[in-house]
Parts: sequence; structure tokens; C-alpha cells
Amino acid sequence: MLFIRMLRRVGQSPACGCWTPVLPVRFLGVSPRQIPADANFHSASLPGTDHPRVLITGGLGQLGVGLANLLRKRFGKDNVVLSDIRKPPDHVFHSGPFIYSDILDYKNLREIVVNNRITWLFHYSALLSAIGEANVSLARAVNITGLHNILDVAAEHNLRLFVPSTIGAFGPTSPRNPTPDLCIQRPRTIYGVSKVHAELMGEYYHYRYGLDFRCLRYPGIISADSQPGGGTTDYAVRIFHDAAKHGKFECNLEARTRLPMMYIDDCLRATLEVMEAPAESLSMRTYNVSAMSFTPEELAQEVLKHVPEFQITYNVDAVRQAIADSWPMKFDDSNARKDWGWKHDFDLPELVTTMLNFHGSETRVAQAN
Ligand SMILES: NC(=O)c1ccc[n+]([C@@H]2O[C@H](COP(=O)([O-])OP(=O)(O)OC[C@H]3O[C@@H](n4cnc5c(N)ncnc54)[C@H](O)[C@@H]3O)[C@@H](O)[C@H]2O)c1
Ligand SMILES: C[C@@H](O)[C@H](N)C(=O)O
Repeated sequence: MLFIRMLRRVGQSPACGCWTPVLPVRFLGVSPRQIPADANFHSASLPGTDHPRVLITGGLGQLGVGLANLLRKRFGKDNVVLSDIRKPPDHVFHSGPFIYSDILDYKNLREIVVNNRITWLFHYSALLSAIGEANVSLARAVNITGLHNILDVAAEHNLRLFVPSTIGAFGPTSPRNPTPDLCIQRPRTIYGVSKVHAELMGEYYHYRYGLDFRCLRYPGIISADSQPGGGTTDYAVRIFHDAAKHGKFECNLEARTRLPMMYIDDCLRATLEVMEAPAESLSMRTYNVSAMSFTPEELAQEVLKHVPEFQITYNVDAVRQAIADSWPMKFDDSNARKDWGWKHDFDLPELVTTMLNFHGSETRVAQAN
């Protein structure tokens, strides 16, 4: 009833007979301000050769610096502002604009968007799956309350908004092999619950207020020069460092735990591609993206080809194992491939060669080759 009353109050646009998008009340001040019915909600303003002005939140984690590097190559160094609540290392601070931004502070966010004339926002701040279980109230604040601030500031300033979701947005009752885009989602972690919430809220803001919301569900992401922030898939990053430096690795998941994974270059390229995709090519606002799926055992076999004395042992972390056992084993990303041409470059052999080359140039990998 309340929802119907709300829609009635909004009324219909006389011009097109459709619902007139109205901004959420919280940022309207005293008098409700309506977005003009003819506003172009589905593409940020990119006339001619104009580049977007980009803000990345949570940019000092595993993925943010790589994303900033990619976007700066494409749009120019000064058009991409990296932000976080942590102090940046020197090389990051000197590589382009960096700014303090706490996503729990709405006024601070709005000030940054206005002062930097931001048009695209990549929202990377989050607490990941394992660390989220260790600090549920902080995860709830950052992943849910923070997301509300991001949605509001993006709707208020007509931004194109990217929010990553995850394989963790599925749960034990979802089909796991393969997991399609649309199926039951009942995750059992605060991280997963907050990501389903983000998917649904983003899509709601899209249909209700015209927000240009775009979302990819990432697999576990594997990177060489940045560390993971407390997830269930972290083992698949750490194994390469330990194999190259010590020739052995202690894995905190069981040998046969199959999870979808992706090399960071594919992940960041997918992110840019979906943001640049014409709105009319997107039949959905939230897509699975996939590259490969493997178990620790299979990954170790591939590492052995480069580090012949490599040994893997298992010391299972019960929390991470329970999470992994509830997640997809394989992702069905056929909609992303069909709608906007997604195609991954890295399969398991290329991933392992690339990661070991990075970590191993002066170690046992180099000696073995
Ligand atoms: N890395 C992966 O494997 C993976 C997989 C699926 C989805 N994702 C998603 O991609 C995004 C980036 O992931 P990541 O691996 O770089 O995460 P990360 O944990 O490495 O980094 C998250 C960053 O958020 C920042 N942050 C925390 N609280 C904040 C606040 N109040 N205000 C602003 N920033 C705050 C942290 O300081 C940190 O630098 C996340 O949303 C994550 O859920 C990542
Ligand atoms: C999968 C992903 O969301 C993250 N790497 C985690 O394990 O929590």
C-alpha cells in the first residue's frame, strides 16, 4: 500500500505517459526536485572526444590501483581520481590524483563529486567475505550503509555507476555448476548478503530513478603486484609468491574445492568494457563474468610444471571452507558474452606462467626454466 501511495504521489509524466523519475528524498532538501523527464539517464554525457571524469572508491585494495592505471591510460591521468581512507604508498600518490574519501561520510562524497566534476564512479570499497565474517557490524556499515551513500550521490549527480558484485552473492541453494545470472540467491555471509542488496538496490535505482547502474559479478581475482584484502579465494594469489620464493605452500582450502577465478587484467578490462558498452546492448544491469574454474589441486599441478620441487600441504580454515562450499563452482557468463562481447584472455596455463614470471624472475622458477 505504501509503495502504491508513493507511486501515486510521483505521478506520470504528461509528455510520455511514463513515470517521472524523482530523486530520493534524502538529498532533496526542503522542496522535492524532479529530474527533467527528458534527461538522458542511460548514458553519462560523453559528447565528442570528452572523457569521463572518474572517481574510484576503496582504491588502495587489491583491484583499485590497477583499475586507475587502466583508466588513466584510456582517459588521461588527471581524469581519474583514486580515493581511500588509507594512506597511499609513494608510487601511488605520485602516479595521479589521490584523495581521502570515506564512503560513510555523505557530505565528503558529495564534495568530491562536485569539486572534481565526476561523471563516472567505480565503487570498490568493501569488506570481503572472510574479513566480513570476522567483523559483521563494520561489514554491514561499509557494504550496505556505504552503498546507500554511493547510490544517492550517483543519482543526485547523474553519474554512471559501477559496483562490483561477486560469486559470493550466491549461496548453497543456488545452482553451483554452472551458476546462471538469474537464479535463487541466498548467500550465508554478510558479504554475500550485502552484494545481493547492492545488485537489487542498483537495479531498483536504475528503474525507479534512471540511474545508469552497471554491475559485474567477479570471480576470485588473481593479481601479482597487489595483495588480496581478506577473501575466501586469497589462496590462489598467495600460492604463487610462496611457490616462487619457498617452493611450497600451505593451502587453507581443501584440495578439491572448485571456484571460478580470473586474472586481474581480464577483470579490469571487463569492467571498462561494460562501462563503455552502449546502453542499448545491455539487456541486464548485473552480469556474471567468468574465465576459468580450478581446485587447489589442479592449480598446484600447473605450478609443478614450472617449479618441479613444489609441494602443497593443506591446513583447512573452517570458516573459509564453509564459505567456498556454498559458492558457485563454475559461472555461466553467456549473457555477458552475447550482449557486450565479453571474452577472457587468460586460462589456467597463461595465468600460472604470468604469475610465476612476475614472482619468480630471480628465484627457483627462473632457475628451472
Ligand atoms: N578481489 C576479488 O577477488 C574480488 C572478487 C569479487 C568482487 N570483488 C569486489 O571488488 C571490489 C574491490 O575489491 P578489492 O579486492 O580491491 O577489495 P580490498 O578489500 O582489497 O579493498 C577494499 C578497500 O576498501 C577500503 N575501504 C574500507 N572501508 C572504507 C570506507 N569506509 N570508505 C572508503 N574506503 C573504504 C579499504 O581501505 C580497502 O582499500 C570490492 O567491492 C569487492 O567486493 C573483489
Ligand atoms: C570472491 C571475492 O568476492 C573475494 N575474493 C572473496 O573471496 O571474498
